[in-house]
Amino acid sequence: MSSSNTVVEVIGATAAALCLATWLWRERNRLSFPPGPRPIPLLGNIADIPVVKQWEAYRDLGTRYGPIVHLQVLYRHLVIVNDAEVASDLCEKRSAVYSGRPPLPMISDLMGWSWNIGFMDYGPVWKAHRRVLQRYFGNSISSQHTSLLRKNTRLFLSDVLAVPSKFEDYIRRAAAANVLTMAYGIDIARHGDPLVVLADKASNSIIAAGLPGSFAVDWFPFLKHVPEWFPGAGFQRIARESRALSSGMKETPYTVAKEAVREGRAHASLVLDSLNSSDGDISSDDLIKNSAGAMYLAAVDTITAQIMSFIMAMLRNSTACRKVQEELNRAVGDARLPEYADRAQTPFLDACILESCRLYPVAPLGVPHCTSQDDEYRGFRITQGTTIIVNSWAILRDPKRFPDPDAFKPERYLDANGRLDPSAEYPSVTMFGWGRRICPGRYFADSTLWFAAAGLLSCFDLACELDVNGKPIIPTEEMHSGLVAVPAPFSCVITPRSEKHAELVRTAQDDIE
Ligand code: HEM
Repeated sequence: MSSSNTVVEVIGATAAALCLATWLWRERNRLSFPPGPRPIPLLGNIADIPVVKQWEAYRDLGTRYGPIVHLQVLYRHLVIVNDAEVASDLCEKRSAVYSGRPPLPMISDLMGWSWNIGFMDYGPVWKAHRRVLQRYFGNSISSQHTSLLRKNTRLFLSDVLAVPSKFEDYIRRAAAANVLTMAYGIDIARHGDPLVVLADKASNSIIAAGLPGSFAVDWFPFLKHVPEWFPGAGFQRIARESRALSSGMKETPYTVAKEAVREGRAHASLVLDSLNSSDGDISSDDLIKNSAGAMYLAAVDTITAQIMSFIMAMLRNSTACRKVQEELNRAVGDARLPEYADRAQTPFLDACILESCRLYPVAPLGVPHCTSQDDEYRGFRITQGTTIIVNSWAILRDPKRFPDPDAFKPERYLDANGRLDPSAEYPSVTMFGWGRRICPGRYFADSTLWFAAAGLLSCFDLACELDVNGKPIIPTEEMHSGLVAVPAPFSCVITPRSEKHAELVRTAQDDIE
C-alpha cells in the first residue's frame, strides 16, 4: 500500500471521528431538561423555590410535572426527585456521578463548616473522612454502643421522672452524651456541660442559617467578598459568629480527648480508636478531628427531632400507644427496665417507630447531592453541577408504596403473626439518604430510637395536656422547616405508670455500668 493511500485513510478516519463526535455532541445537547415550570428570563425559577414546607411544595411540583422535575435558578440547575425508583437509579446505581454536594458558599466558605464531611464534595478528601467513620460505625450496632445507649437512657428516664415537663431537654442531653462519648470518650456533666453548650451553640448557628439557598450569597457567590459594614451584608456578621463556633466545636473537644489519651485515661471512642490505628490514612490528626466533630452536628438534632416525632405520634394515636405498653408488659414486665435483647419481642413498638419515621422524617429532603459530570436519564439531560434534591417525605407518602399514606398504620410492617415482615417496605430505605453518602450513623440512630421509646413507654404514661374545657390538646402534625425538620412545639403530660415503675427508674442509676 502506498504512503499516499495511508494519508488519505488517516484523514478519512479523522474526519469520520470528528463527524461522529459532532453528531454525538449535537444529540446530547438536543436532549431536553426534565419537565418543570417555565423559567422567567435571567432569574429562572427563583419564584418556584419554596421557603417553607419545601417537601410539600416539591411534591406538588411532582404531581404536575412527574417524578423528576427540573428548575433553574440563575446559572444553577436543580432536579427534584419525588420517586424512590428514580432516586435509586440516580443516587445508587449511578453513584459515581451523583455523590457530590453542591457548593455551599454561606455554610462552607463563610461560616467555616467546610471541614464537615456532610458538606464536602465527593472526592479523595471526602473518601478519607468517610473511611474513618465507616471503620468506626461498621455495618451493625456494636455491644459497646448498646451499653452506652443503655446507660444514657437510664439517666434520661431518671431526669424525666424528676422534671417531666423538660422531656425535650433530656432527650437532647442524652443524644449529646451519646455522641460526645462515642466521638471523644468524654463523659459529660449531667447539666450545663460546657462542651454541650458550645456544640449546641455551634449547631444552632448552622440550623438558624436554614436550608442551603436561604441566603442570597448561595445564589450570588460574588457576595462573599462584600464587607460586613456594607449595607445589607448582615449575613457576614452571622457568618463570622458561626465561624468562631465552628472552629471551637472542632478544636475544643478534640483537645480534651487527646489530653485524656496522653494521660492514659481515655475511654473507647472514635478518637482513641483512630489514633491507635496502624493505618496511617486514618490516624491523621485532621481526619480524626473533623470526623469526630461532624458527628455532633449530624446526630444530636436528628435524633432529638425523631424521638420527639415518635412522642407526637404516640399522643396522636393513643390506641397504638397502649398496645405498645401491653407488648412491653409481656416482654419486659415491671420488675426491670428494657434491655436491648428485648427488642426481638417488641415488633409492634418497632412498627410504631417505623411509622413515625415514615410520616415525620426529620430530613424530609435528605441532604442535596450534586452531579460530577453530564448525564442522560430517561431521555433527559442532567448537566454537571446539577443539585439533586430527593424528596424523602414525598417518597414516604407515595400511595403506591404505602397505601393510605397519611394514616398511622404500624400494621403495614407486620406479618400475619404480628412479627416484623422482612418483605415490607421500610422507611429506612430513604430516610437515611442514598448511595455512597448514606448516613453512616444509621444503625446507631435506629437503636437509639428503640432504647428511648422502649424506656419511656415501659415506665411512663404519655397523655395530651387538657385545655380549659378539659379536652385533650392533640399535637398537630406540623413540622418546622430547616436543615432538620422538627415537630412544632407540643406539650405532653408524662407520669410514671405505677409507683413500682417510678422506683425502678430511681434505682436504675445504681445499675449503670
Ligand atoms: C434519626 C437520625 C438520623 C437521620 C434521619 C439521619 C439522616 C441522614 C441523611 C438523610 C443524611 C444524608 C445522606 C445523603 O446525602 O444521601 C445523613 C448523613 C450523615 N449522617 Fe445521619 N442521620 C441520623 C443520625 C445520625 C447519627 C446518629 C450519626 C452519627 C453519630 C450520623 C452521621 C451522619 C454523617 C457523618 C453524615 C454525612 C455523610 C456524608 O456526607 O458522607 N447521622 N444522615
